[in-house]
Amino acid sequence: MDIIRSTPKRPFHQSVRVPGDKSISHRGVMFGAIAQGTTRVEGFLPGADCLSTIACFRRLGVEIERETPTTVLIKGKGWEGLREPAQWLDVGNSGTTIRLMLGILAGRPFFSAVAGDDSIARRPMGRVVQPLREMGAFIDGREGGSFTPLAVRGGHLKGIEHVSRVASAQVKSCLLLAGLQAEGTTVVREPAVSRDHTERMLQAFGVDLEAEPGRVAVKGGQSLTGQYVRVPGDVSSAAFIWSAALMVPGSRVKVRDVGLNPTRTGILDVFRMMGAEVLVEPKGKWCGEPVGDVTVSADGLRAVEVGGDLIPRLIDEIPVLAVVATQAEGTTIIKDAAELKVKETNRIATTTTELRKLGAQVEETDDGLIIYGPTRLKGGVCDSHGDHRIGMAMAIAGLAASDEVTVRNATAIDVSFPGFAELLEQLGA
Ligand SMILES: O=C(O)C1=C[C@@H](OP(=O)(O)O)[C@@H](O)[C@H](O)C1
Ligand SMILES: C=C(OP(=O)(O)O)C(=O)O
Repeated sequence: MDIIRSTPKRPFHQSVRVPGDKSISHRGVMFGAIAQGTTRVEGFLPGADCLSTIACFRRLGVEIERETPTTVLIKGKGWEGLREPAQWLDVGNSGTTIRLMLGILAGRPFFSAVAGDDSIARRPMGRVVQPLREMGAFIDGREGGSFTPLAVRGGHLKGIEHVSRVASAQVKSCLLLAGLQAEGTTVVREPAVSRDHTERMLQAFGVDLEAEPGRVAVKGGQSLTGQYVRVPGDVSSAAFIWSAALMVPGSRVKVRDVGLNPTRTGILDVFRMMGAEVLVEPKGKWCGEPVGDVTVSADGLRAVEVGGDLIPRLIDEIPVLAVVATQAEGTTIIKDAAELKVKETNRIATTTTELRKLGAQVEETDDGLIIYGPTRLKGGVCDSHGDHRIGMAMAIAGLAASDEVTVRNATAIDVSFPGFAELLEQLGA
C-alpha cells in the first residue's frame, strides 16, 4: 500500500535496531567491486538506493551474490575487472550511487551511459562532472553535462587539487575514487567536514591516503583488497526513531548497534541542545566506524539555532528536526542549509509545505527554516513528494497530532528505511 497512517501515541519505552547505514552499504558494494578478492558486506541495507548500486555494478560485469537480504558477497577482480556495460546504468533515486560511480567510471577505458529517476534528473551533476573533466574524463550530458542522462568515456586521468564550494561527501568521494586511478596526487578541499566513510573504508581496503579536517589527498595507481564489512545501523534512520520518542513526552527509546561516526552525529548534539537526555554507550569499531547504543528521552524541549559546521553533520536529519522543533518552546532557526534544495526534493520547500498542512508555524528562508513552537499539530493528509525523508518526517509528526496523519506516496520510504512503518507500529504507533 502506498500510504502510511500515523496516529497520536501513548508514551513508550523500547529498545530497537534500525537497518544498515546507507552510505556505508553503498561504499561496501562499490569498493568491493573495484577491489581484488572477495568482499562480504554484512548488515547491508536492502533499501532501493543500495539495490540500485548492486544493479549498476552487476551491469559493469561484477559478480555480486546476495546470500541473504542483508549479506552481500562481491567478487572483485580489481579495477580491470569492470567491463563496458551493454545497457545504461540506472541509479534510480540515488545521488550517492551516481556521484561515486562517476568517479570510478571516469578512469575506466570504456563508454557508459548513466541516468536515474525524475528526481535524479533535477539534481546538479556539474559539481562532479567539471572536476572529472579537468582530470581527463570525457563526460557529456543534458545542459552541458550539468544534468542526467550522462554519457561517460573514461580517460587517462591526472591528479588535480580541487576546492569544493560545498561540503559534500559525494563530491569528495567521487574525486578520491577518480584520484586512485590518476597519475599523480589528487587533493580535495571542502569548506566544512562532510561524512568521512570513504576515507575510513578506503583505508580498511588497504589504500594509503592523507586525511585531515577539510583536506584529503590520495596518490594514484593504488589497488584495493577485498574485506569483511560489518555495517552499523544508520544514524539517519535512527534519527526518526529517537524523534518519535521526543514527539511523545514520557517516552524513551534505545537504538542498538548504530553508527556513531562523529561526522554523522550532529543530530544527537542538537537533541542535547534542545534539552533531551542522550545516553551513548560505545561498543567499539566495525570496519573503522564507531558503533554503540543510544538512548534518547526528553521532558520538555527548547528551541535551538542550528547552522555552520553542524549542518553537514546532520544534513539528512533536517526534515525530522523541523518536525521535532514544532514541539519545542521558542523559535528554532535552521540556517546555512541551502544544500537541502538539491536533495531528492527541495527539502526546505517540501518540509514547509507539508508541516503547514498540519498547522505548524514554519517559514521558509533562503538557506533554511524557521519554526515557531510549540504547536499542537492537527491531523491531515501529507505527501512524501517521492522523498523518503519527507514521508518519514510527516509520519513522525502524526505521533503528536490531534488526529490521524495520512502520508501519501509512502513507498518512497523504502529508499532508505525498509520496514519503517512496521517499526513504528512496534513502538506502539
Ligand atoms: O556520501 C554519502 O553517502 C551522502 C552524502 C550526503 O550528500 P552530499 O554529499 O551531496 O552532501 C548525504 O546527503 C547523502 O544522503 C549521502
Ligand atoms: C540525500 C540523500 O541521498 P542521496 O543523495 O544518495 O540520494 C538522502 O538519503 O537523504
